[in-house]
Amino acid sequence: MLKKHTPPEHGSSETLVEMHNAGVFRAGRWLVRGVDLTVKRGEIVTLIGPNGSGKSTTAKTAIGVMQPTEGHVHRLKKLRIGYVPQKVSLDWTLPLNVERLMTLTAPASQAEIRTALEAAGVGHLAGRQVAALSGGEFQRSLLARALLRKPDLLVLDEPVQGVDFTGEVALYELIRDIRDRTGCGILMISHDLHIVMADTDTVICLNGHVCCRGAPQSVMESPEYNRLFGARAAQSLAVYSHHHDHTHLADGRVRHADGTITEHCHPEDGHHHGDHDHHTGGEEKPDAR
Ligand SMILES: Nc1ncnc2c1ncn2[C@@H]1O[C@H](COP(=O)(O)OP(=O)(O)OP(=O)(O)O)[C@@H](O)[C@H]1O
Repeated sequence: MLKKHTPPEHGSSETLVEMHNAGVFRAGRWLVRGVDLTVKRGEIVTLIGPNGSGKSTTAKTAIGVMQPTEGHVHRLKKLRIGYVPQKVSLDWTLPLNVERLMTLTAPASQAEIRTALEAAGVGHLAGRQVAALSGGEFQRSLLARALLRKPDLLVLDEPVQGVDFTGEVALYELIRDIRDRTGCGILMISHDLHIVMADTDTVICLNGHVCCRGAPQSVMESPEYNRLFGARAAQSLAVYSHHHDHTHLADGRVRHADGTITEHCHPEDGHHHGDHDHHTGGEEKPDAR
C-alpha cells in the first residue's frame, strides 16, 4: 500500500494557477467572463454549472489550452499538469489495451506505467482491452495516464461520467487519496449536481460568469445557487462524506473491519458506518461496487 502524506496546509501552500477577471470571447460571444480562480497545492477546487456554462472553457483557459481574451492567467513556472479531458477520441474498433493507452500521448517506462495504474487502482487491468472496460475502469485508466506526468496540478473534466453512484463515490475517494499522497492541486469539473465531494475546498458555480463560490455547504445555501438551479437541485446536492468498513483486495477478495478476509462482500456491508479509512493503491483496489 502506498504511504499517505499529510496534505500541506492550504493557507501557506504555493499557488499553482490563478485567473483574474478572465474572459473568453469566441464566435461572436463571451463563453465565460469575469472568472477569478485560484488553485493551490493540496487544494481541490470544483467547478459546477449547467451544460454550456463555461466549465470546460474555464479549465482549458486555466491550463493554457485556450487563451483568455481579457483578464490574466498566471501559472507556476514549470507547472506539470495532468489533464483528463471530457472527451477522448479513440477508435473503439481497433485493438488497444490499457498499457498501450497509457503511452498514446507520451512515452513511459513499464515501471512508470505499472506505478500509475496501481495508484489509480487498476494495476490488474494493464493487459485488458480498453473497449472491454467498465465506465469506472476507463475513467481510472485515464486518471492513471494523467498521473504518469507526476502532475503538480490535476485537471479532471467530469471524471465520474459513465460511472454509477457507488463507482462515483469510490472515484471521489481515489481522487482525494491522490491529493493526499502527492499533495497536488486538483481542478475538477462536475456537471452532476447531486454530489460534490466533501474534500472540495472551494466550489465555483458557473453560468457564463461566476454565479457563486465558497465551501460546498455555503454554495448549497447561497441564494444565487438556488436561483440558478432551483430548490430541487439544492435539496439533492449532497456533500459526500463517509468511511468504508471494508476494503477490496486486488484479487477480488474483501477484507473486513475486523481483519477477516472473505471471497465477496457481505450483503450487510455498508459504506456509511465504518470506523476506519478506506485505502486505495498498492496491493489493494478501491471499492468500486
Ligand atoms: N472554441 C469555441 N468556439 C466557440 N464556442 C465554443 C468554443 N468552445 C466552447 N464553445 C461554446 O461555449 C459554451 C461553453 O462551453 P463549455 O464546454 O465550456 O461548457 P461546459 O460548462 O463545460 O458544458 P458541459 O457541461 O456541457 O460540458 C458552449 O455553448 C460551447 O458550445
